Amino acid sequence: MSDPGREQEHISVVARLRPSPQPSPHVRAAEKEVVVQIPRGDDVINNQVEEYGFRFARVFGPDASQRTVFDAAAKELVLGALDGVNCTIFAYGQTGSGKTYTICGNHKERGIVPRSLNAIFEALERRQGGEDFSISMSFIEVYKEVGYDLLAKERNRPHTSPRKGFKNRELTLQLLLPPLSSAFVFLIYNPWE
Ligand SMILES: Nc1ncnc2c1ncn2[C@@H]1O[C@H](COP(=O)(O)OP(=O)(O)OP(=O)(O)O)[C@@H](O)[C@H]1O
Repeated sequence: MSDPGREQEHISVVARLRPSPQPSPHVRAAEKEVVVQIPRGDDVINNQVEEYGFRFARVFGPDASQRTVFDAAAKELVLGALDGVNCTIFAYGQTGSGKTYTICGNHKERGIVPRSLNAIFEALERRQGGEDFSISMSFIEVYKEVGYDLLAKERNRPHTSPRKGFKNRELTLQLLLPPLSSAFVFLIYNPWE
């Protein structure tokens, strides 16, 4: 993105608004801000703030495509990982807000994970200069504090085990994560693009 000073930032937060058959008239999206209006009843006296503005590095409206979101919010990070820069991309939002759609997508509208793999392979192909690369991946889902190893045969069986203990008389909960299944990735077939 052409945001001056962005190179200095370590964390970038973007917002994506999901399309809705009945979009709220009280939510307005600008390029870098989501404005939420709280309607006041005529006959009620209160001190409520009428408008809240939430700033983001970028706001993607309901029409933003999967490609636009990936190119603007993820591609640079993913390619940076090839140069040894660790990165994390995660989606946060209420249920049904589009986290899975954005991160995984579906067969037709591929999300960040399949696009990342594609971008990695394309970049490696451009770089090939006698080096050998091997790419492997693991896939864990954390649901209600329990982890599931999605590449394991028994992927419905909890993979993490919570361990309760006490520290300074406070109850602590530790999640133990045994090594995950790992799969080598060697071919991405992409008939949709
Ligand atoms: N940008 C979008 N464009 C089109 N459809 C979308 C978009 N975002 C979400 N959807 C659709 O909305 C529905 C809910 O999205 P999704 O399952 O990704 O939500 P979620 O945040 O992962 O929910 P949960 O927390 O319950 O798992 C799905 O049918 C998904 O295909």
